[in-house]
Amino acid sequence: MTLQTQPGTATRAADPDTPLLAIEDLSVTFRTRDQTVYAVRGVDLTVTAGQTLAVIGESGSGKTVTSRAVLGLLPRTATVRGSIRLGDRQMVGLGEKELRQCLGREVGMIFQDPARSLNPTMRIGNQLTEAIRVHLPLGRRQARERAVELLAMVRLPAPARRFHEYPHQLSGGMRQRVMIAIALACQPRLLIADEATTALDVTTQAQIMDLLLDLQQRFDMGLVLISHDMGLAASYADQIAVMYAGRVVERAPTRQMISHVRMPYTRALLDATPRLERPPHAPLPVISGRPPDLTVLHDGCAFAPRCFRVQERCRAERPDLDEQEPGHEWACFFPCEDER
Ligand SMILES: Nc1ncnc2c1ncn2[C@@H]1O[C@H](COP(=O)(O)OP(=O)(O)OP(=O)(O)O)[C@@H](O)[C@H]1O
Repeated sequence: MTLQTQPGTATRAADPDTPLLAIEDLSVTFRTRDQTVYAVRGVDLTVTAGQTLAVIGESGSGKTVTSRAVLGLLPRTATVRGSIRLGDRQMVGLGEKELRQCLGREVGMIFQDPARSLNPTMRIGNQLTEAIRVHLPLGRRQARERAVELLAMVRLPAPARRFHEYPHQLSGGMRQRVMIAIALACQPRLLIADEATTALDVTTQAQIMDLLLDLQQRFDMGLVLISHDMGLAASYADQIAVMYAGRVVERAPTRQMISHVRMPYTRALLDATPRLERPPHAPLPVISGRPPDLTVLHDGCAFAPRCFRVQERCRAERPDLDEQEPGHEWACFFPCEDER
């Protein structure tokens, strides 16, 4: 099915040379009563039309804070510095009204837990119709027709009947399809999926990922996959950015990253990725050592206390993220060798 460009969406600039998302030197700190949390530090990320960028890292590495900064969804305790350009628009410092206009229209987002994002007391069709009417000048009937089209587009079985159902009547995978329909209601050029398939079983996860990639290609969207799962990134992303302690520590096109991992942290993440041949109940390897304390600014590399290649220099000096091979950036003084 082809969805026609809706009224109000046709005038958006689609200059192929302008990245859909350009984050430059982004820093986010949270001030709590007695301490400061340095959650994101000096992050640069770019996403172009049709590209899938995976942002990977352990819990607490700053992935979600980065994506929420893009959407202006951080709490008041956050201080955001740097630049976030969504197309031509600077998002840092945008007022609430302008932000609301952007969300959904320029950028859509789906989260891990669709049950919490959907209103349990409202039929899914009505939730979708409302999302459409916030941004598009459509009458109720037209919006309802478009809602059914969208439900069909995300391959929800029997969309006209499901339109009248409540979230609890749908499976987890179906609810995530509804969230994708809501996120895409106004055809945003960028979609951010934050652990969107983590709560789903493996088969449903693959179906939802296939759907996302199919929609991305059809609408030439930029897609940001936020995940702790290297396997997912390796299967679906064009480019991978690995975050640790609030910074990007390695970035490369997917194939290059997987075949020539340089950053020991990325190596450890890859080694901790479940493999198909692993017996079903075998314990997963975990990265040894404690995650970093984000309330302290260290001189050296934040991964040094857990790193299997650490040397004295790593504790004294922080390596910058530099392009050290064509297209491949890493922040490490003693990177992994190919033959490891
Ligand atoms: N409102 C807040 N106040 C204080 N600290 C916060 C707040 N929100 C996030 N943080 C901290 O910022 C850091 C980065 O969190 P973030 O949620 O971005 O990590 P993540 O990589 O997305 O992890 P996860 O996969 O668990 O979501 C964490 O140490 C977190 O505790």
